[in-house]
Amino acid sequence: MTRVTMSIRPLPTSVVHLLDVTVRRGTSVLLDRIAWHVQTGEHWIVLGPNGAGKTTLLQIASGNLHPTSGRAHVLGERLGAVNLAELRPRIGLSSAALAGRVPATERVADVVVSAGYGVVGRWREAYDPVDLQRAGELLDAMGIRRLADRSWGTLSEGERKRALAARALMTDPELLLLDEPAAGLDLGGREDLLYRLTTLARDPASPATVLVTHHVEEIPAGFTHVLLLRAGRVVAAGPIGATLTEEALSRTFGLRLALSADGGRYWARAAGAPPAVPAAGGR
Ligand SMILES: Nc1ncnc2c1ncn2[C@@H]1O[C@H](COP(=O)(O)OP(=O)(O)OP(=O)(O)O)[C@@H](O)[C@H]1O
Repeated sequence: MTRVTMSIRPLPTSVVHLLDVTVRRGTSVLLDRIAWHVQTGEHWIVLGPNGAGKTTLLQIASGNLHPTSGRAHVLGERLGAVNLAELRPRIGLSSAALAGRVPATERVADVVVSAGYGVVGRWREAYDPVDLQRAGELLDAMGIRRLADRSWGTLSEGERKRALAARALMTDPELLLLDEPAAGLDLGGREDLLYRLTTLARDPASPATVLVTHHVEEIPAGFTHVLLLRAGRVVAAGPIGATLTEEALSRTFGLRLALSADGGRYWARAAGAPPAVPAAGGR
């Protein structure tokens, strides 16, 4: 008898490929049978309310977390069967957790350049000139070259976000992961960052990107796909124009929402009275 087996080898264009991925902690199910495929050239938004599982999903995509069950391939390598030290330089990551690990006294240029050596915090007395030049160019691309010699502790929230985005690009990654890059920015800072991310997304040489956010207003124009997540489950996933609908967004956030779109940017507001908020101290 001939046995037909399905190949599990991902395509060469496959960047993140999750099959039936579940993450459990005790009795909690953080991610529930997720199927997701990110390919070269795609720029994804992961959107959902607080506690939906967005950061957990990004941790899987960065190789920092293994699924409890299911299969996860990142950059063609199966998590659990690959040396993470080899995988990590191929992935650029910007997150609040990383920001919290940077010493306050660290020079901004060193925050960026040290990504090339896979460390946070000064590691070498002197970095290679070619690496320092690249760090300077990336700070320039993020509009903060003038801050290269400042210490991390003196930067504003918005300046830190831009420095971390520059750091994430330092290794010329094949996969760029941005966890809430615009959180905490003022309107000008947000718009400036989104403009730079749009410029990046429109560059044909840019890496496949996954950007996590709670707000449709923080979706940069030029992003191609969206995954909507609620309570650890995928509500909808696919090309952004067809997938990010009022109906899907309302299901994701659990309230009736009106959605507007213009030139690749989005705005949302409650369509009618939002659900009643329990009084403080009430049950
Ligand atoms: N070790 C754990 N044990 C139990 N529950 C956990 C554990 N870690 C995370 N969770 C829960 O898993 C859920 C998903 O967390 P996650 O941080 O991935 O959500 P998120 O969508 O990124 O949320 P936010 O938008 O608030 O940052 C949350 O309800 C969280 O409380």
